Amino acid sequence: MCTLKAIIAPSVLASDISKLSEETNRMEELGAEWIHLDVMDMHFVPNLSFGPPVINNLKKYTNKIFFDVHLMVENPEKYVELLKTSNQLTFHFEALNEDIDRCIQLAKEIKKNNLWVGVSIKPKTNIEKIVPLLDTNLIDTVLVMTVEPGFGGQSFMHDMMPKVSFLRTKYKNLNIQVDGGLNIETTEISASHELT
Ligand SMILES: O=C(CO)[C@H](O)[C@H](O)COP(=O)(O)O
Repeated sequence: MCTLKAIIAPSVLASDISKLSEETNRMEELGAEWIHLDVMDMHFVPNLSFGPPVINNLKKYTNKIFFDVHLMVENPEKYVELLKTSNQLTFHFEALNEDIDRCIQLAKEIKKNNLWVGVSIKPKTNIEKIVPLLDTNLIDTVLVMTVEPGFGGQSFMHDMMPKVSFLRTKYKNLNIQVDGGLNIETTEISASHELT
């Protein structure tokens, strides 16, 4: 049986980005334990958000909220040194050309900095491809994208749920995260697949 607890990580992209520290504190006061920070570089995804200077500054104005950084970037290796103030760094399997050895190297580098390691997969990527990486026990979280990464406001892809069930069946203690198109209904659907 899975003993992990459910966590909601509000996305900074959904906030008034001109008031980042107030918005983050507001989420914390409302009970959020994690905040999700989407770094986009206009290369891995066709959109640009914010990067290490903004995240590192924001960290100074928050108390204990967990900084869950989702790197939607090419060459995520370049960001580890720059984002040591965060708590979890999630890189995209596809950004490393699906190269397991490169993923292992990066995961070790992130761990060396005492951060949690996340790996994310895009909707079209077969979940079984990351099994050799998960079997190393270096990964704390798998982020299953339930929209094409890059933009908010897209519809939740229900056909990603078998990936969640696959992961939970095989890895009882893995954190499984979903991102994109989440609302009360789709959050419940996602959670129910985590329980299978
Ligand atoms: O990673 C993401 C998109 O690439 C985001 O987290 C996305 O912004 C989620 O937004 P929404 O809840 O509107 O789908």
